[in-house]
Amino acid sequence: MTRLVEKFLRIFARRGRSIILAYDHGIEHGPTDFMDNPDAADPEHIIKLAREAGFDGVVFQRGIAEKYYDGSVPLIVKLNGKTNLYNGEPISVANCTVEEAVSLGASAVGYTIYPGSGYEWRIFEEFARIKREAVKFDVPLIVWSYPRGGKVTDETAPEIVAYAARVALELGADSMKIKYTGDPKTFSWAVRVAGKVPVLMSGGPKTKTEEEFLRQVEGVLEAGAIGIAVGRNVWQRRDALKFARVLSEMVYGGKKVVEVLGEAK
Ligand SMILES: O=P(O)(O)OC[C@H]1O[C@](O)(COP(=O)(O)O)[C@@H](O)[C@@H]1O
Repeated sequence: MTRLVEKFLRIFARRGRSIILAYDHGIEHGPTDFMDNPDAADPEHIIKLAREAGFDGVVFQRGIAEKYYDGSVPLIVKLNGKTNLYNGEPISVANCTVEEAVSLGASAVGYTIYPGSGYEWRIFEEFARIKREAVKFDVPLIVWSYPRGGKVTDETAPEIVAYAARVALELGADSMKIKYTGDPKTFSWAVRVAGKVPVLMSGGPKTKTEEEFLRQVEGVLEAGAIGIAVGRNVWQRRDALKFARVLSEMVYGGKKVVEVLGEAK
């Protein structure tokens, strides 16, 4: 049954590709993530950015959603989150139910799993409960699949990213977000083992140059990903809207890096 995959695609990939603006960093990394571009500390700035860039959605924690969400861009409520002040084997427990997310206006929900963590058993148990709730409320469930802890030494190693993709498929993701392996060939294996579940690349820390990130995006699209779920590489840039529009040209318009960079000059 791929009904919820199709629902995800209808809402978050209506042009056949997807750009989702991730903004759950306040809990995951803390306000230091906003210091390169302090405007990014304001959720209203983020919604305006996503709307004006024509992106497919935004990712908010429940508190941001309930205080700021205005319905102008499709919403994904991230159901769990942890801080980086936490020491120990990774675990990120839910702070919001699917029902509450729907009441906040969510068209999909997100949940991070850390395959490999010493708490993997607890994470997978909670995930299963959320999966059942998502099916009951007919809400697509997007899995942030980030192997971490335990035996994981390199989160972007091709075999780890492919494992992340396969775990998301087998646990019941309707879409997934995984880290980039660094090249289209190895990333295409992760896309292949993801099967029927659409793959989004997780943006990662802001790259030194815009071109570096654009080449990553070009690579994941070549590898068969449906798009990107990106935060820092957009809203940490001073000219965030200009860069967001370049990203849209590539992801929705099918342009290559050499074309969009040539036009930007
Ligand atoms: O746990 P990590 O690797 O720090 O990444 C967590 C962050 O990365 C994301 O998955 C993607 O955001 P970025 O594009 O900024 O990397 C966010 O949703 C999340 O806050």
